[in-house]
Amino acid sequence: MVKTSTLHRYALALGSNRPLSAKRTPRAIVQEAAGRLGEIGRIVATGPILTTEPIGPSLREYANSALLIESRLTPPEMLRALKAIEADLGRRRHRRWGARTIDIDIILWSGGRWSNRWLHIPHRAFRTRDFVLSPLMTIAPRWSDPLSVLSIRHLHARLRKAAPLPRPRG
Ligand SMILES: Nc1ncnc2c1ncn2[C@@H]1O[C@H](COP(=O)(O)OP(=O)(O)OP(=O)(O)O)[C@@H](O)[C@H]1O
Ligand SMILES: Nc1nc2c(c(=O)[nH]1)N=C(CO)CN2
Repeated sequence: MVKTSTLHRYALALGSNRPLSAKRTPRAIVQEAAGRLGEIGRIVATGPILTTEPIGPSLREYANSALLIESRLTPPEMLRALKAIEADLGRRRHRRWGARTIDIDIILWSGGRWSNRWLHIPHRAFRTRDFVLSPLMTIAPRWSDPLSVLSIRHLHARLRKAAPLPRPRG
């Protein structure tokens, strides 16, 4: 059981590659999403918004960022709140990994692990995603992944070593 009264800390990853209008670019949408997240908790740190090459079938560049948030929401409550923000910002269900208005994932949680049918913390794929590790690296380099027991700094360096990637642009 996770008590609702507990103050939780989450590392969240944000990504967008579908503009909503000329003004609401992926970068602006990531900023908008961060503003909305400020309504469900206290933003403790905000990573840079980086322009990244798409991984997967989409051809459009992404704006990616990460932030740390403190909130009394439990992990399932947080997931629900994130889905509501995604829906508000116009995310529609498209094909998997297709262009998306906004995707907000829970990467790490101060409570360590969480696993059920709908939610896995740590996020199952984050260790191999430079677009998650790069912005997270600037705000939480020492946060340790409870499964591999490696820090974000270590995971980031390991990934860069294994597969030198085009560096995300700030
Ligand atoms: N840590 C997590 N953060 C967010 N969603 C998660 C997490 N673990 C499991 N999920 C589940 O994954 C489902 C699909 O999420 P989403 O549509 O963002 O996937 P995707 O972006 O296509 O792929 P990926 O999760 O690999 O980024 C969500 O509805 C949610 O139930
Ligand atoms: N660069 C980049 N590529 C992606 C991203 C993303 O956020 N950034 N998200 C995906 C599905 O979640 C698939 N591919």
